[in-house]
Amino acid sequence: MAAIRYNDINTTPVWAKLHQHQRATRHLHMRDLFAQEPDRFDRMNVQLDGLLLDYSKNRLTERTLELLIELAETADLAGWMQRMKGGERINVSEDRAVLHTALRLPRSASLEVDGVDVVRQVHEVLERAYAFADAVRDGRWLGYTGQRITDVVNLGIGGSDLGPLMVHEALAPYWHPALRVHFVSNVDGAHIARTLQQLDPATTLFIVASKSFTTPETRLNAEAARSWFLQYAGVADIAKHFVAVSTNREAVTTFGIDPANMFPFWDWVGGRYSTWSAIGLPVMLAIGPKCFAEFLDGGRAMDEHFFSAPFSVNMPVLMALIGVWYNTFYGAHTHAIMPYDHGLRRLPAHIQQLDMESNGKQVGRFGEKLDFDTGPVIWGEEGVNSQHAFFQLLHQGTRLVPSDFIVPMNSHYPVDHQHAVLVANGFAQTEALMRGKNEAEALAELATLNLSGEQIDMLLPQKLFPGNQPSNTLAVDKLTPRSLGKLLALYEHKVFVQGVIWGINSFDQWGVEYGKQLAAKILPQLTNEQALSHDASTNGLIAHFRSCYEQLG
Ligand SMILES: O=P(O)(O)OC[C@H]1O[C@H](O)[C@H](O)[C@@H](O)[C@@H]1O
Repeated sequence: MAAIRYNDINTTPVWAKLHQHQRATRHLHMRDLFAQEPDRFDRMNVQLDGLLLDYSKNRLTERTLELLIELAETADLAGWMQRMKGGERINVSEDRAVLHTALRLPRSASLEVDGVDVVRQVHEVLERAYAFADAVRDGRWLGYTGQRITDVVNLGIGGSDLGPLMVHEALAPYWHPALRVHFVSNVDGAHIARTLQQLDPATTLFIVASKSFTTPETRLNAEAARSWFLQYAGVADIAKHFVAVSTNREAVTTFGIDPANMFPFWDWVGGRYSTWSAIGLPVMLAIGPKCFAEFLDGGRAMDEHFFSAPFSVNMPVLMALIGVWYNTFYGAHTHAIMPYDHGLRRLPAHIQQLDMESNGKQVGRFGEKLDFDTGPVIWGEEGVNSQHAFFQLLHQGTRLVPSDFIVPMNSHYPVDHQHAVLVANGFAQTEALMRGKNEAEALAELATLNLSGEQIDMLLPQKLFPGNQPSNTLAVDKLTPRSLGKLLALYEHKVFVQGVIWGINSFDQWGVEYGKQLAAKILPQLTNEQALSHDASTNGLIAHFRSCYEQLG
C-alpha cells in the first residue's frame, strides 16, 4: 500500500494558477481562437490506429494545456499509472490491486501479484471460456432434449450487465446468425418474465453473472429462471443450461451451479471494468472467440498508448485533463456523451456507471474531505435522436455542457446515403455549438424574411446562439471489435486519470451500500403490520403500499 498522505492538490501553486488562468481566459470565444489559429485542428488532434480525437473545439489555449499537464505531473500521474500497471494495491479501501489492464495482456506476457502470474490465470480462464463459446456456437453443447442452444440469457446487474450489454449491442454485425443473447438485470419481474415468454427452456442457456454472487437482484432473477426451467426439466438438467461467472466459488456451488460450469475472475477486476474478463462471456458467445480476442487487442493498443505516450499527445490523459478543466475550474456539473451510432446507444449508460461510480466521491483515497468539485453527472443519448430531444438546451440554455461526439466514419449498414446524413449532423452540431450565431448573422437571416421591425426585435434574441460550447469529437474508422476495445479502454483510463488528479480511489463504491441496507429493512415491513419508525414520508409511503398492495389480501 502506498504511504498515507493527505491529498493537497488544491493547495498547490498550479491549482491556483489554473483558477487564475480560467478567470483571465473565460471571455475568449472559440470562434475567435479558430479565426486566429488556422492550424488549431492540426495541433489539437491525436490519432491512434483508426481512432482520431479532435479536441480543438474546447476552451483551451496552449497555456491551458501546459498548466493542465503541470497539474497531472503535480498529482504524480506517471507514478500512479505505474502503480496500477504493476499491480500495487491502489484500491486502498478494499486493499486490492487494480488490474483490468492485465485482462488484455497477451499470453506471452507475465505479471506477478502476490507470487501468482495473473496473466497465466487470465489466459487459462479465457481458453476455457472460448472453448465453451465455440461448443455452444458450433452446436456441440446441447440442451437436455439434445437440441442446440438458440438463446442465451445473461442475468447480472451493474458491471455484470452494462458493459457486456453495450459491447454486445455495438458489435451486432458480428453476431452468430442463430444465437440470440438477452440481458436481464432489473429486479422488476417484468424484465425476466417478458424475456422468458419468448424462450424455449430446451434451447436456452442462462449465465448467472455476479462478481460477488450475493447481489439480490441477480440472485432473484437466477432463482426465477431456475424455477421456470424446472417446470419443464429436471434438476440433473441444470448443468446443461446454467453457467456462472463469479469470483465467489462457494456461493456459486451453494446456489446449485456445478463449479465445472463456473468461469472465475478475480478481486483485482472491478465490476465496471470487468467486460474484458469472463463477464464478457455473453459477448464471446455472440461474436465468437476470434472477435473477442480482437476486442481485447484493441484495449491493449489503448493501454500501450496510455502507458507510453507523452501527456501532451496522450488521448486518455488529454480527455481527462480537459474534463477536469471544465468540472473543477469552470464549475460545469455535467458531461454529455453522444454516440452517432445506433449500436453504441448503450454507451452513455455504461460510461455513467464507469465514471460516476468511480469518481462520484466527496472524499479522497485516504478519507480526507475534498474541497472542490469532482466527478460530473454523465448523461447522453444516441445522435441524431438527441438533437431532436435536448440539444435546444445545449445551444441556447444557460449551462456549460461539455460533450463527446463519437462518430464512426464508416457504417456496416450502407442504407442509401443515410450514413453521410448521420455524420453531417454530428459534425454540424459540434460546429454550431462552437461557433454560435451572432447578431449580424441572425439579422442577415431575418432580413431575407418579410418582417416588421417589431417582429425582428422580438425574434432576434431568439435566433442568437451564444456558442463557445465545448466538445470533443472521437472519429472512429469503423466500429469493429478492435476499435470498440480502444474506445472502451480510452474511457476507463480517462476516468482513472481524473481520479488521480482529484486524489480519489476510483475503484471502490461505498456510496451504493446505504440504500441496499435500508431496502433490506423496508422489505419485510411492506407486508407485515410492524410499527414503523422511519421519517414521516417513508412511513407514509410504506403505509400507502400496505393499503394498495393487492397480494396482501
Ligand atoms: O457483479 P455483482 O457482484 O453482482 O455486482 C453488481 C453491481 O452491484 C453493486 O451494487 C455495485 O454498485 C456495482 O459496482 C456492481 O457492478
